[in-house]
Amino acid sequence: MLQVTADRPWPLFDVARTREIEREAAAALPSHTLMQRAGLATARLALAVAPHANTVWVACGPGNNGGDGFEAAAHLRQWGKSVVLTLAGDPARLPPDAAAAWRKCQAAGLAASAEPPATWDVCIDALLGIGNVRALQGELAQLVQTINAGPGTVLAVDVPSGLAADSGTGESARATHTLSLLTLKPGLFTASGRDRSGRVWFDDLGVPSQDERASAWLAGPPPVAERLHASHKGSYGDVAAVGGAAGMSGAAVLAASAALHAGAGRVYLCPLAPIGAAPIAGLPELMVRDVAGLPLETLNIACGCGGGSEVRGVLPEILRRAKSLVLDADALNAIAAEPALQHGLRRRSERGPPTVLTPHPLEAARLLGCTTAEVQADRLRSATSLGERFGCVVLLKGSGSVIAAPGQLPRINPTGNARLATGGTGDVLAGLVAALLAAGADPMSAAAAAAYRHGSAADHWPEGSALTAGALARAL
Ligand SMILES: NC(=O)C1=CN([C@@H]2O[C@H](COP(=O)(O)OP(=O)(O)OC[C@H]3O[C@@H](n4cnc5c(N)ncnc54)[C@H](OP(=O)(O)O)[C@@H]3O)[C@@H](O)[C@H]2O)[C@@H](O)CC1
Ligand SMILES: Nc1ncnc2c1ncn2[C@@H]1O[C@H](COP(=O)(O)OP(=O)(O)O)[C@@H](O)[C@H]1O
Ligand SMILES: [K+]
Repeated sequence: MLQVTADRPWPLFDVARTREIEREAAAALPSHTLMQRAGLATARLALAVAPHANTVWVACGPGNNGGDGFEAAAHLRQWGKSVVLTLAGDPARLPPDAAAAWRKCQAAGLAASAEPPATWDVCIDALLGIGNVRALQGELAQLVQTINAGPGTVLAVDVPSGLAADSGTGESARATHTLSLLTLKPGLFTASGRDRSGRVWFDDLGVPSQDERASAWLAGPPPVAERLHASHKGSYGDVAAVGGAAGMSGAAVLAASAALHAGAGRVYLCPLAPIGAAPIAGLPELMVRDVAGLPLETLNIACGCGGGSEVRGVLPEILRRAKSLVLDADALNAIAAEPALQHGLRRRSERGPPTVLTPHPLEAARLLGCTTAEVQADRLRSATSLGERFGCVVLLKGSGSVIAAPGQLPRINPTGNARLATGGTGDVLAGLVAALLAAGADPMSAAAAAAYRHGSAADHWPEGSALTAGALARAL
């Protein structure tokens, strides 16, 4: 069993792939073996995360997730814990593996209690796993509420009950720990998944991982970019931050500052309205230029940060000529609103120069012509669709940012936290992606590395010190 940490990449498997792997593994093993291993792993983890627990409530559901709970309950009881087991469902209708585990509990003298205990030290949430197919209702919904209102540690078996394993959506149990079995599920790491899963653990149940069948990846740290001793500023490329319409100059300055601090060779700031000295005080390295006069073919451009409606005017040339391009905020809104710009973006993608879109969910919804809720209902699918629609890399921001591109498996970024939910951090991300493109990274790697570094800076932010976008840019 391993704790899932951000220091390496992890393959993720959606429900369809997990079911295939489960079927194949079960066929090659004696009956009930996988569930026995799942129950033992669950009981061991319960003991490890709450060694002094006395009362353990094992809340079992009507399917095989409940079966894992029965197996775990039998072990914990044998190890001297006071176990209260509840079953939401009809014992006569349990699937075969769970029915076998149920009989084992009964043989050990462990009967189902009609009610949860009055109080408990640990709850093992074995109500629903990957078989969760609809919104929780009735008894299961009530039990999830009881779990969430209760004290102490909650260990979710496979996924927090109610959470959709593929998308991380749905009202669900709120676990302090989740033990993902056989495969790691993408929904644990995006949308509501991070909040609902707590610390995530993985047990392969003795079935070797089949990385080539992954449906997505949880990204690991980017390789450390080595700077050759005999390099010069031209080796790290030129970035231009284009944006900053009247009243929004700060956004473009943040992108430029991020590019500068991330190591770009030279950084131009191209405001779309006159800019005073104040916004760039403390950044003497920046060169302030009108975008119209710059050799766009040599520039890695972060475009749109605070661009207002003015950005529309410069976009056609930028789409046509920029060496590499990050499209953010108002550039994305302009493209969403104007078919000619959409055509320009597709034409650019067909020609092949690197392009990365960095929408937050509302911007993604505008580009896809749907609602934010629809984007969030399946973030992996939404990012992939957007990448396919425009033929480029998409970094869909938010908890568990998703990086997708046509023909590639999507990646979920494991770093970052809600301290990033403050104005301007998206502009910093756009500038960082542009700096990595300028240094020569391919667009998928640049987007994934930028999301990782941006989130990691927030994860290592000193307690008690304010995380502002300006400070984040300087910390890159
Ligand atoms: N078999 C094996 O080898 C292994 C299996 N493993 C374990 O099995 C788990 C998958 O088991 P599973 O397929 O039985 O699905 P599970 O999550 O228990 O739910 C199905 C039941 O819930 C019901 N139901 C669904 N949604 C509902 C809702 N919203 N509200 C109410 N009811 C709802 C659904 O009812 P139905 O839709 O059929 O009416 C059905 O009765 C997996 O996550 C892992 O923990 C591991 O041990 C590895 C080895
Ligand atoms: N809860 C969170 N967990 C991880 N990252 C987050 C969270 N909230 C916000 N972020 C990150 O902060 C940044 C916010 O970007 P954006 O929404 O464009 O804001 P702005 O336009 O103010 O710059 C994105 O990189 C997003 O992924
Ligand atoms: K569960």
